[in-house]
Amino acid sequence: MKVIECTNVTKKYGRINVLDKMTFSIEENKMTGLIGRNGAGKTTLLKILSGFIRETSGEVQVFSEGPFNSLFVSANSIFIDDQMTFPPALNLAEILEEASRFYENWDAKLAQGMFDYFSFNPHQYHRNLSKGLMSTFNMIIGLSARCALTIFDEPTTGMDASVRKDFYRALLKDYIAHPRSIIISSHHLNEVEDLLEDVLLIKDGKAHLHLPISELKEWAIALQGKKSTVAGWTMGREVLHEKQMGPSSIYSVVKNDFTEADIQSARLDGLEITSVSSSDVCVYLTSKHKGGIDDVFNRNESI
Ligand SMILES: Nc1ncnc2c1ncn2[C@@H]1O[C@H](COP(=O)(O)OP(=O)(O)OP(=O)(O)O)[C@@H](O)[C@H]1O
Repeated sequence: MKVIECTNVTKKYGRINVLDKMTFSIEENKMTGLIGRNGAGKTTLLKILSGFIRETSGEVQVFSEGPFNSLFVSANSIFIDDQMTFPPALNLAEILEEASRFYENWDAKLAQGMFDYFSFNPHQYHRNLSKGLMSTFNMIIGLSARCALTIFDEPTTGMDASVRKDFYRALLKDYIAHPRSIIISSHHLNEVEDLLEDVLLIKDGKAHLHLPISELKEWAIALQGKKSTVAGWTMGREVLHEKQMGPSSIYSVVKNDFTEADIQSARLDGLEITSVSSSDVCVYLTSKHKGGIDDVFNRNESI
């Protein structure tokens, strides 16, 4: 069953189409990573799916309903980001108490266990928490609510490395024990890729790629060696990324449509063939410059 179906969804701010006829769907009980450059429209999309803002045009269905103003969607989904606010009069313990009343599947034991593990003071106020502790507390709410659709928008903002690791582990353990539809937007694909089943990559307001993480890991291939030899192999293929590796050597990344025989033959031509990490594939696919930041320096040097 599909939990989310978006058809030609457009969101305009002024004259800018942040989302531009975006079409994709998400099956129930999947963990999907939402990836895109800064400003690509990830938060905008997640807020539309959560019913916080309305699409300009197109059709959005969450649990087969338009999410905007839908009581069913708001009762069965949770949106966690670093802008979450709670009633200012409530301390942390009281927020957990209130949340347990609101969310039908709330797991009070899990919430208390994590609250104690991270040494929160029950009398502390949410607005006074540090950035990392605020994200940690919000994560406790997001996991314990056990909503059928759980959305984390950049959930690890401010968390230190060890808390991030704890968060990913808690997320995975809880997801395995209680499968549900989870979307997690992150700039750190390398950190979350082991959790994910699918990746949805936004580019130019569209769903540029939507595929299993296992396929993304094989999506591109890198060829390194003599410029002319590499050029022979990349001819007719779109080069996603290119880097000079000394005076006569080059590193080029292309889509992996190579057969085993091609790879053997390229190796016999003296090329080094390596895989490309899924996070690098996403960076290259969404970059406007084939050489990355090096292009800026190369341009300046050639003036
Ligand atoms: N309320 C708004 N009014 C006008 N423009 C907006 C508004 N909200 C977002 N935008 C613009 O929409 C674009 C997408 O923003 P959004 O926050 O969805 O991107 P994002 O992919 O989540 O970015 P980041 O990774 O930096 O958090 C940006 O150019 C942003 O400036």
